Amino acid sequence: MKLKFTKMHGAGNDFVVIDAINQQIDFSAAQWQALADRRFGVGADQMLVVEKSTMPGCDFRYRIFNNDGGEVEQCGNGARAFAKFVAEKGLTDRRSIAVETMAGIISPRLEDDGSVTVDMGAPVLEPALVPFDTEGLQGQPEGRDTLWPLMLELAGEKETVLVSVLSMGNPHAVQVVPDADTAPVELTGPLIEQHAHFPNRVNAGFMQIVDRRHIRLRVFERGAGETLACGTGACAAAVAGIRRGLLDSPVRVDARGGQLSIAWAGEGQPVYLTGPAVTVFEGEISL
Ligand SMILES: N[C@H](CCC[C@H](N)C(=O)O)C(=O)O
Repeated sequence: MKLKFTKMHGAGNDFVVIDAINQQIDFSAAQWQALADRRFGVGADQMLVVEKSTMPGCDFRYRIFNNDGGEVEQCGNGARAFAKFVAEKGLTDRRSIAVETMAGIISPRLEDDGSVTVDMGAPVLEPALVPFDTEGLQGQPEGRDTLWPLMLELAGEKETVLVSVLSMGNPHAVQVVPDADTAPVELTGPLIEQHAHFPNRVNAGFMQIVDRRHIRLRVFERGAGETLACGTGACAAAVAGIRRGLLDSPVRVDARGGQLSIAWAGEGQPVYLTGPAVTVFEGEISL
C-alpha cells in the first residue's frame, strides 16, 4: 500500500499530513503505532490525519499522533497546517472552517497575509480536569494563579520547580525561567513530562518573560521531545502569564522556529493563536 503525504511545518514544528478523505485508510491503533515507529517515513514531530467530520456544523475532523505513536487531543501549530492543507488540496473553498478534534471544535481562519488564526477554545484551568493530581501538593497562590511545586530528582539531587498547570485540550505545565536559551529543557523536560502528578503525562513549557507583551518559549512536548515551536504550549504560556499578572494580551511568543501571537481576553474566553503554516514537499510512504 502507498500512502501519499504532505510535509508541512508551523514555526518549525513539523508534520506529516495525510488526506484520509481521498485515501482509504482504516488503520488499527497498532498500524498507526507502526507508522509512528518509522517516524512516519520522513521524520516529523506529529502526524495529522484529515477526515470528514460527522458532527453537525463541522467540515472536517483531524486526528493528531505524536511521534511516539500516541493519539492526542489538540495541536495548535497543526491546526494552522491543517487549514492550509485543506485549502491547497481544494477540500474546501472556505477560509474559515469548523474542525472536530478529540478536544472539541476549533476554528482556523486563513488570513490574507498567508498566516492562520485559530480560535483554540477556552483554556481549562481546573487542575483535576487537566488532569493533574494535586494529592499531597500545597498550591502556592500567587496573583490569580496557583503555582504547583513539582519535586524532580536528577542524579540523586532533588529540586522543586513551580509550574502553572492548565489545558488547551492537551495538558501543559509552564514555568518562568530567567533565560530560555540556558533553561535545562533537555534535563528537566522529560522529568516533568512523565511526572507522577500527570496521569496522562504533560507538555513542559519554559517561558522567559522579555516584557509584558513578549516572551521567549521552549517546550519539551509530551510524546515528541523538544520541538522548534508548540502552538498549544504558546497558548498555555501566555494564559499562565496573563493569569499571574505578568503579561498583557496580545502576547508575542518567540519560539526557536518562529514567531506566534496569542490573544486571550480572560477566564472563560477563547484563546486565539496566530502564526505561519508552510508546505514543504509532497511524498509517498510504502507500507
Ligand atoms: N505534544 C502535544 C501534541 C502536539 C502539540 C503541539 N505540537 C502544538 O503545536 O500544540 C501533546 O502531546 O499534547
